[in-house]
Amino acid sequence: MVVHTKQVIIEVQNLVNRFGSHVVHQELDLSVYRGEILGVVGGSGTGKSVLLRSIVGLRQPNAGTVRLFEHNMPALAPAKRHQLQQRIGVLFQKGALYSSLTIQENIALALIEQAGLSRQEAAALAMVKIGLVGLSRTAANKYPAELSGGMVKRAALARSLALDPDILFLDEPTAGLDPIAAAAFDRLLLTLRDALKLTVFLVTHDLDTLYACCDRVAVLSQKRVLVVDSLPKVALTDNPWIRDYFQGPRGRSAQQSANAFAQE
Ligand SMILES: Nc1ncnc2c1ncn2[C@@H]1O[C@H](COP(=O)(O)OP(=O)(O)OP(=O)(O)O)[C@@H](O)[C@H]1O
Repeated sequence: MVVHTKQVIIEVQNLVNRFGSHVVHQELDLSVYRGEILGVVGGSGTGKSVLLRSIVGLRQPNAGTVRLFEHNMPALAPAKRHQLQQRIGVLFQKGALYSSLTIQENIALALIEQAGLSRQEAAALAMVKIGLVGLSRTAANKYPAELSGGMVKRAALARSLALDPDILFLDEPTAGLDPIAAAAFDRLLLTLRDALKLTVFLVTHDLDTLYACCDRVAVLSQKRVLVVDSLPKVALTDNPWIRDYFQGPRGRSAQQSANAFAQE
């Protein structure tokens, strides 16, 4: 996708996160542009999830600014912060749907709790969201345990889209999916981004997803964003982790699949 105007929608500056003496982020900077899919990668424990949690307001950073829609979130009064948080959707690694509710009820609950809709309105709108992510009416009436992993991810995605967010945060959305379901999820993400004009902050280890979906990729290393650029440029960065990640066997195979996909 061509990003015509580079309007910054998320701006992280001088971010510091630590747990006791363990420093996770040290003066980390990152800008995300409206309309892009930004992939966030890095070795295990480099702080990708902590960064996501700091941006969405689930963690108060030790220092630094996190500007969302041009507002410094940590400094806002709770009511205003809550209002802006309504404009973001988050899909966590574990999906976190209520097991005792059907898919439709799960999504309707989000609409009742967060948007104050009546049960009837919420149920109807939930069906719209369920259709948006490609799930059937039959799936809507099932419980999470009755669905495949890929369908559960779609249901969780529908819930994160319940309030029509401007920005979608995804933490490892294709983890645990078989390659076919993962590729279908990638295609759905691209379709939704274009249809709903979403900005997507995507934490992933999945190289196929990076090649299929991301406009830019940010690599976390050494407590900061080491590089953020288009994937071909990032892959050429002279850094041992980046070299091993992108030019190792899995990286090469993902690149070949992406090339084949592009030629279809
Ligand atoms: N609540 C917490 N208390 C203490 N340490 C934490 C806490 N949350 C995260 N950490 C530590 O912060 C570091 C970064 O964690 P984070 O989950 O962000 O890593 P990650 O890059 O997402 O890793 P992975 O790819 O394995 O999911 C880790 O060393 C983790 O142990």
